[in-house]
Amino acid sequence: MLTRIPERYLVPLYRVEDVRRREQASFAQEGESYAMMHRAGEALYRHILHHNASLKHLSVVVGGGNNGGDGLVVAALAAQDGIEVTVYDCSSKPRTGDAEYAEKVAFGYDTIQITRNIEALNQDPGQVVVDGLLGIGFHPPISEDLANAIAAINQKRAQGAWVVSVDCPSGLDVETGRGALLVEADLVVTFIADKLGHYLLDGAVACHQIVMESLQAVDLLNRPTAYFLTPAVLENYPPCLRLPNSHKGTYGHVTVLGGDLGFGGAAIMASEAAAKSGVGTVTLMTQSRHLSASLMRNPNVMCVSPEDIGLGDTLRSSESVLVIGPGLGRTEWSERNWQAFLATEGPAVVDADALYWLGVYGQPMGRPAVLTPHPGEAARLLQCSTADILEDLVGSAQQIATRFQSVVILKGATSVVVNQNGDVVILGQPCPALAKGGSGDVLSGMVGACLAYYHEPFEAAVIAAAWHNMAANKASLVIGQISMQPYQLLDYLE
Ligand SMILES: NC(=O)C1=CN([C@@H]2O[C@H](COP(=O)(O)OP(=O)(O)OC[C@H]3O[C@@H](n4cnc5c(N)ncnc54)[C@H](OP(=O)(O)O)[C@@H]3O)[C@@H](O)[C@H]2O)[C@@H](O)CC1
Ligand SMILES: [K+]
Repeated sequence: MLTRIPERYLVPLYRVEDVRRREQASFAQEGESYAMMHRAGEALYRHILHHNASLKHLSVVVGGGNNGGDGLVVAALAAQDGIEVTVYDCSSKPRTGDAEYAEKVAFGYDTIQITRNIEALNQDPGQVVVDGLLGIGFHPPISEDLANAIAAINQKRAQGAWVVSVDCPSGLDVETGRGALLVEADLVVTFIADKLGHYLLDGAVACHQIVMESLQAVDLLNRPTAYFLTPAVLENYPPCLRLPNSHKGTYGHVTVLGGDLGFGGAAIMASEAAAKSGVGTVTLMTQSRHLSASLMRNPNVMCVSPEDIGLGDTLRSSESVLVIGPGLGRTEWSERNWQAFLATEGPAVVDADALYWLGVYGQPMGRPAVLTPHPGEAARLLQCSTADILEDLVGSAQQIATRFQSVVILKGATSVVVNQNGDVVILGQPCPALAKGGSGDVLSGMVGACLAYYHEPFEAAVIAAAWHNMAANKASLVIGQISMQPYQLLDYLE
């Protein structure tokens, strides 16, 4: 899938149906199901003790399903160790199956306090809360009672409590990553396999740390739906590796085409991003009135206007990368430049308004290419709503990749990178400092640089997007989430 990045840096992610199949296969093999719930509870309890060595009091909030069953196993294990336990029972009907058995065991301890009054969590002396309300059986929308319980857990956390979620933060749709109201978890102990939704949208924000316990489940060797890229891999894969005995030709060439009137900054930032990502030479092709600004800011970037020179003449070799789109606009000038782009060959990065023109013209890329839509641009390409895209980020990115025969970076709090072969990598840690104009322009220049250096579009897209995110997180720690400007992340690329 990725030729350079070792598999150990890729966390396999699965859909709920795969997890359910493994669960059922394990039950069949073991001839019973409670043993697995017990192992889930034991694993959770181990992690709780690991993070809270001097645990005296445990608050366990449970729903009526097996997620609550896991929570009740933890309650019993803690009671066995002499820890004071309060169970907040939020079930709406009698438990059945394994959860019923777990309830029987837990409620057999007369040292465990049981209440149905979730409001009392606020006054609970415990500073460790187990969130066992809802797991993979949750289907939105949430009921009012459980919404209140989630709000109570979050309020307790806001007052300093440490929250561990059983399998997933309650309220999270583990398929989509969405959660209108969900628990914010310091730790998520997830079972059998890592799930997609932990790494997307609201899920990526709510899960501060995730550990997976396989519970000895039968491995059906299903192909993972996606992989999450561990950022540590980037130590070995910078945007480009500087070699002692090298010259500018070693690091390739990027031409950025964009910057219609009023949008000069976008194209300038993209060209600056390519240059600061280590590419050998960079050309900026933009409206003539933006040329002096670029020369003042980045004298290392060659700059020309399309009125003075043909786009093809800016390319230095068949491996020169064209980044088209930042500030390209939707005017006659923009369309002329889009057409000039179509007349060229060679690797390309298609961003911003170039994605608009791609949608208008509608043909597959026909060249090695990376498209970098945000969900709104993705919706336009697929002629659907942004809400449809958010319902299935992975599937949407795959549809775009197939339709336009290219690699796609679907940008978001975490980004989804896919290729035409169905490979999917999710990457990044949410960085609100990036929610500003210019972030995408910087990314497109970085992808251009990585494509010039690494040549393979999927690999280049993954490395560039991951560095963009990691550098932004580093920069925002120093500069601040509010005032950090996207181009400032370029000073944190090594
Ligand atoms: N079996 C085992 O041994 C193992 C199981 N495991 C564990 O089981 C979990 C899956 O358990 P599950 O399938 O019982 O579903 P679960 O997540 O508890 O949710 C069902 C409950 O939620 C409720 N509910 C749903 N939607 C709702 C809504 N919108 N608003 C309000 N309520 C709603 C639903 O209520 P109902 O619809 O029935 O009224 C029901 O009470 C999994 O995540 C893992 O933790 C693992 O440890 C492996 C071993
Ligand atoms: K949960």
